[in-house]
Amino acid sequence: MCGIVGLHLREPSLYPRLGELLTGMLGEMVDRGPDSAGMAIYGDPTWSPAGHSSVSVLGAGSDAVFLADSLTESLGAAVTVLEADPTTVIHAAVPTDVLLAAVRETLPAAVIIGFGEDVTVLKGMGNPLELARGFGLPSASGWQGVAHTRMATESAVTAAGSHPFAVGPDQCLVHNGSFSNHLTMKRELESEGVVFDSENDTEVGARFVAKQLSEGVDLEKALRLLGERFDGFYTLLVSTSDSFAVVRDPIACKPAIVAETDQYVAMASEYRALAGLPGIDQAHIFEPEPEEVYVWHR
Ligand SMILES: NC(=O)CC[C@H](N)C(=O)O
Repeated sequence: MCGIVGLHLREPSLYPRLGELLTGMLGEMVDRGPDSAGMAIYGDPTWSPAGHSSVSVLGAGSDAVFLADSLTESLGAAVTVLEADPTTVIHAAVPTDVLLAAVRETLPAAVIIGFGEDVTVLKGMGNPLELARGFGLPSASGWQGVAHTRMATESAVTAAGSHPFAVGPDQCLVHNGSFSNHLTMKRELESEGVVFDSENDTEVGARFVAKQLSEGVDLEKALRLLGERFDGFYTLLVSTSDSFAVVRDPIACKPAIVAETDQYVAMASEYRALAGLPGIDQAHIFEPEPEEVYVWHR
């Protein structure tokens, strides 16, 4: 199991409803992964203020005011810290790599679960809908969002093991399935210098895609290369600062459904997560074909 939902909005008048719509979609997928969940929101003015970079961490382990003060001092720029237990979100008007380096130095034991200029990633344990409400997802706005409910197959049920795996700037990958050769792929990536945070198979896929993108490969090609190198089962939803992509393995036994209108592209593991979206009766609805890479751009 595992439940995936994602919403890529084309119509700006829907941006204020992103969180409300995504929460409704996520609520339908709770039974596919009731113990932990995560979400990524693109363009929310509180979570990702314009002109700021954002870094999300688990295990910050220090008081928000103290953390903001120490980071402000080490960066020489004002830092804001938002607590969304167990996730901590850190903002500053500096380039993302500068903020990331300062967070790594100040919080060496924390796990970085997302970073970028436009995305905020929130993960935790417990009932996905309660988590989403606790994070304030229903009132989030923005142009794109992804959420995932996890039924673990490859690593322990922990906040860090939940999806999304957001390991490149403004990137986010969620997965339903399991990669059967993930240890081989992990060893190969490690030999090329890639560093991992978890034992999770999905992280290996996310690190592979992030590496391709960092080397200038486009998202469609990166997902084709993933299909050539990774064995096992997968429906993947991958988002970036300007794209939203879906791909399934050659057997495509993990469910996926897409609804497309002039106003949005929505994807979910099952139709019931899409049924409450505005204009769904007029949407073009289809099941993604095996091995075909679908990419929509902003
Ligand atoms: N049930 C699933 O789809 C699990 C996804 C992934 N293999 C994980 O364990 O996180």
